[in-house]
Amino acid sequence: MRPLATAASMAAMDKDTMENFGLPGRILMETAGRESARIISDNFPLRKKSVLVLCGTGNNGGDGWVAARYLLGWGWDIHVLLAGPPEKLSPESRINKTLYEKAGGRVFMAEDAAALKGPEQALFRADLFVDALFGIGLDRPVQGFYAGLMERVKESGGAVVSLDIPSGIHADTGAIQGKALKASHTITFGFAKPGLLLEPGRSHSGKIHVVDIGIPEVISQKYPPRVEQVTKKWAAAQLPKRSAASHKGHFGHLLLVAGAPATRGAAVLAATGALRSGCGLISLAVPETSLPLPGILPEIMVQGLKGDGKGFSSQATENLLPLLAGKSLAAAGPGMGTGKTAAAMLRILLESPLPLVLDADALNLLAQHGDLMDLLSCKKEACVLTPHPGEMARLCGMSVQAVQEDRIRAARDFAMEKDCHLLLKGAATITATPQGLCRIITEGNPGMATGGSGDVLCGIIAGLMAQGKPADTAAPLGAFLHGMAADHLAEKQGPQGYLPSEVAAVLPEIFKSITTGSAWKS
Ligand SMILES: NC(=O)C1=CN([C@@H]2O[C@H](COP(=O)(O)OP(=O)(O)OC[C@H]3O[C@@H](n4cnc5c(N)ncnc54)[C@H](O)[C@@H]3O)[C@@H](O)[C@H]2O)[C@H](O)CC1
Ligand SMILES: [K+]
Repeated sequence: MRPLATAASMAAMDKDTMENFGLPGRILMETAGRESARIISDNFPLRKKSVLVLCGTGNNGGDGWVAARYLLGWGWDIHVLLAGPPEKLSPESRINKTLYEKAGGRVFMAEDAAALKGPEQALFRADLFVDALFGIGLDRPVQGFYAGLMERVKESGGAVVSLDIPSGIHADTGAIQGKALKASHTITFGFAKPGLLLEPGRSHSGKIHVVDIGIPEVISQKYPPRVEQVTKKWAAAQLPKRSAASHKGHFGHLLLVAGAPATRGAAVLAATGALRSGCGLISLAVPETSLPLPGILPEIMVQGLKGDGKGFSSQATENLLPLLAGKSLAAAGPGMGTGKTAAAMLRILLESPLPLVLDADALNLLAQHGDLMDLLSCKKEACVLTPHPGEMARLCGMSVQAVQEDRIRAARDFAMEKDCHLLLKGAATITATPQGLCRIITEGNPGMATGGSGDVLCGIIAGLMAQGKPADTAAPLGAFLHGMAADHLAEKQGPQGYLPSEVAAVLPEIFKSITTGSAWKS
């Protein structure tokens, strides 16, 4: 896993490093600025082109002054625009502004829009802008003068390199605070921030470079990350292992309850996802009125329970009970329907001793029936819920917009409050444990936004749990494998139009590429 740091934990680590470890802030800033200059120099062969460094009044601006001084010394055509009142300069920024000027650097001051109408206009013809306006200190929406400044940068069409965070992007959520710059590179200090990986922050960050500014392990280990990014290396280490003596009994038996007649394809896709993840045995329980199931693989054992034109009928609950025996876990929801019987069947599963994966209609039933939600909270065995933002909004009684504004908080709060595991789909996928540990999965692409994709993911996660993977591993690992398979198809076939069933079908190749480290990007 790649540890991520929120703005608060980053500021605390900085402070702890300066005050207790004894590494002065000026040295941290000097390192941040010099490393930024080196990365800029390595990535922009513009030596003789013009560069405008935009410095805010805080320490993000301080990094900008240091970077400007090094680039100046290496022969770059540098100007710095101090955006904001000089009297507000932070101490370290003030010192580094002075050093930059002593080194012969050119400074322009601007505190309001009028200042940008004079000769400074020429500055905006720069080929490259270094964005040192705001970092983790952004604490309110960007507006007025700063918004106008950002507009000028956008209109210029010049490339942007952001220091620490693209200015205007919230470090923890990736939300745009009023207005934000869009960078082709972001050079971030100490640790990557969640906001660089979550949309829209992710598409504003460009290539992310994480710079070690000298915060020692003895300090950073005092701030265990509450958010991590799933890496290919971690996924490879988590894949279920198989010995030569393995047999299907070693890889679990999943009971999947799904597939009302009108949505029986969802059951087929979820079962296929589970099978392709390596699950040993799969019993698929659908209403008998959904049979025969189109495209069902022969490896899936299909049970027809009592049903009618709409879905499971009342006797289906009696049919379900004997199916629980001998199963490793149950998954429910894909195309299951949300009628009275479906609710009764979900109750049986919640009251059973089986771990659960709940998706789609099972989530809508939880949102509609408070007593089922209570059973979820009291259930001792692991439960993984896999909502998309709309289902999450219904589960939490929030608007979709509120969920999307802070996806990590929404996922973490629900998981901790309901004592369950939660996977919030979207770009990027978030998983949260009952202890509040969150993971971000950046694999995946917009081509996955099609009916059936979530059914396959539900099956993959259930299949991994059937093989003995604990829920806090199966959810992020399943999302990683699913996203990587979709990325492979987007690369091979095209950005959209590939099928969820094809995503399931390439999983064996993904397992191979992860374990043998083949060329595929992680
Ligand atoms: N702390 C350290 O030792 C290091 C920090 N590094 C860099 O410092 C920034 C964080 O600096 P900070 O001074 O806390 O805040 P910012 O520079 O990010 O913010 C600037 C300043 O702007 C004001 N402000 C916030 N939002 C707005 C707004 N919307 N409009 C106008 N003004 C706004 C706010 O009051 C802030 O004071 C960190 O990101 C790093 O880049 C070094 O990297 C290393 C050590
Ligand atoms: K910035």
